[in-house]
Amino acid sequence: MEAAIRRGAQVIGRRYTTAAASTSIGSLRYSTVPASSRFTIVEVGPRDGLQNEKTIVATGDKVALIEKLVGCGLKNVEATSFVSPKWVPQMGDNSQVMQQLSRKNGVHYPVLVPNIEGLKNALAVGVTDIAIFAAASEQFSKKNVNCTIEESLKRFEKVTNEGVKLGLNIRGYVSCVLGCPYEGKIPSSNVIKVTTRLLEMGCSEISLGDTIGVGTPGSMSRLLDDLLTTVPVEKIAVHCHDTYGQALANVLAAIEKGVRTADSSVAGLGGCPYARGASGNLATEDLVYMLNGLGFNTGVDLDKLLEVSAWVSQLLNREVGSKVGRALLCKKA
Ligand SMILES: CC(C)(COP(=O)([O-])OP(=O)([O-])OC[C@H]1O[C@@H](n2cnc3c(N)ncnc32)[C@H](O)[C@@H]1OP(=O)([O-])[O-])[C@@H](O)C(=O)NCCC(=O)NCCSC(=O)C[C@@](C)(O)CC(=O)[O-]
Repeated sequence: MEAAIRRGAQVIGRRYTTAAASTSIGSLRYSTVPASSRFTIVEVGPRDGLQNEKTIVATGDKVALIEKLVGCGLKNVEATSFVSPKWVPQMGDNSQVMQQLSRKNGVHYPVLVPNIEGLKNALAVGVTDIAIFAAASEQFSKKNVNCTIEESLKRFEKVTNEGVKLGLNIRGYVSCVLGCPYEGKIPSSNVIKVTTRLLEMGCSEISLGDTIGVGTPGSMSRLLDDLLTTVPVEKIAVHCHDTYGQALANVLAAIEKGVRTADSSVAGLGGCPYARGASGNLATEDLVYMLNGLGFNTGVDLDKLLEVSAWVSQLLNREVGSKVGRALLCKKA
């Protein structure tokens, strides 16, 4: 069955990359997802979603958001980041968030860690899951972590050396995989190089960030075609921002290549403060709705998620950012 899905995916892959080859795709790819197929969602709302908010959100509200998301069945909720509070003031209460959180067994609460200082602070409050974040673009790396890609990798290596010794779960991000706000197009060779280095350091998974949402199913497919020649698909997740309305389509393109993990943010919150023009992430509600329709098992209760989406949107005094949220909440009202 999986082989059949992969064959179907290859057809789709060709179709996106060379429009002329758009022969019949048939119903293979959507109707053959086995009922029990797991799909992992990494909810990044409490970190990526909030880091860009200008007004500081109360620690208690951040904790409530994380706990509500876990209450929806999400098993991976990125909780905060242990970056410099001078760079991202919104994450300045990282230790308090982790201390106040009632952590549940079986749930992962990864946090971003940029350096050894961040790791020490995270370990002091019992963090067991960390994420390091490199980039495929030199300019973005300098803006985001104040050093070149190579320097950042050396810095991250110190973190992973410790992390591996301590048995932490370590995730890696690669930003700007489909385009950079400062450099434009990014060659897939850059992505492959950084991804490979992060895996060699001990990351269990690499999340490919379309940081400014410029990718399309075409560019996502081409990147994955290149990357998956050397990297096992099980190691890859996608993190798509929805700036150009392509995020859901890009995740679907990744699914067709065999990817089974995607990041998303409740209510479509998000954006990187050091990526000019970056707007919200793919909304978790939109992702869950699509995955349900494809027959994947996410373990997420969409009704509960809609309540959380409405709650956090009201808290931040903004409209629900997901299409599904707006449609279903409107229907309920
Ligand atoms: C990497 C640094 C720290 C370098 O920043 P720097 O200024 O070069 O660091 P430094 O080592 O020179 O330290 C300067 C000061 O910061 C302190 N400091 C240093 N490190 C820490 C720490 N960990 N925690 C707390 N404090 C810290 C350090 O102690 C010192 O304090 P001072 O002596 O001046 O009082 C900085 O650039 C930084 O924090 N960058 C993070 C930026 C960020 O969070 N960006 C958003 C996350 S990435 C993202 O959103 C993309 C992603 C992941 O979602 C995927 C995608 O969409 O593509």
